[in-house]
Amino acid sequence: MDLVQLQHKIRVVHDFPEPGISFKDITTLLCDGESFQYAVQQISEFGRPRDVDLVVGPEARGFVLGAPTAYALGVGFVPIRKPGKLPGETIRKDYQLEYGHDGLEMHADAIKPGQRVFIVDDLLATGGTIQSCIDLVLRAGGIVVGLGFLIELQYLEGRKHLAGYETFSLLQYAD
Ligand SMILES: O=P(O)(O)OC[C@H]1O[C@H](OP(=O)(O)OP(=O)(O)O)[C@H](O)[C@@H]1O
Ligand SMILES: Nc1ncnc2[nH]cnc12
Repeated sequence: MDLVQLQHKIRVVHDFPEPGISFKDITTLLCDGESFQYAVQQISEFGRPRDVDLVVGPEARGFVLGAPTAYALGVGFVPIRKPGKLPGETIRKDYQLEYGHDGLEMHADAIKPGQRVFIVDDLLATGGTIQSCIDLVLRAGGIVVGLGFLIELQYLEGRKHLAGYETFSLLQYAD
């Protein structure tokens, strides 16, 4: 398995979910065991030397990559969820997407102050989602030691807003 083969597993769907959006569909990669395993291994290898205590991932696609990354690193996983899903006391952040906007919540007690957190998501677009995750982790007292993505949409320049954070993406799209 190499990165060219992996990139071919992504299905690009034009004008979904709105006209003008070039949607990168990861479901076609996820249903191939070798590709899924390779992607998780690569993201985990980025996290491994960073002395990670916890992996945090946003609903829903961040769960699909974040949870196996946590498992591979032998650490816990903390979900960041769309509003109204978590039963305990939560902290909340509102954010803007490439298409639409939303809010995200995390359990207030999920991270202990000083814990080293690796945030994992499937895709970096505008960076709104990951910035919200960073904000929640910092408010909970965590230290963000890395950001890991399967895909980076370079044309949306999300990385520009992530200066100061060690950021890894496995596959990049220039357009
Ligand atoms: O960098 P951004 O512009 O914030 O966009 C990236 C986010 O958008 C997608 O999630 P989405 O909110 O569509 O939710 P889903 O995972 O439930 O499909 C994707 O999984 C990222 O989390
Ligand atoms: N272009 C895109 N493709 C897939 N997921 C996305 N999330 C935000 N923008 C996206």
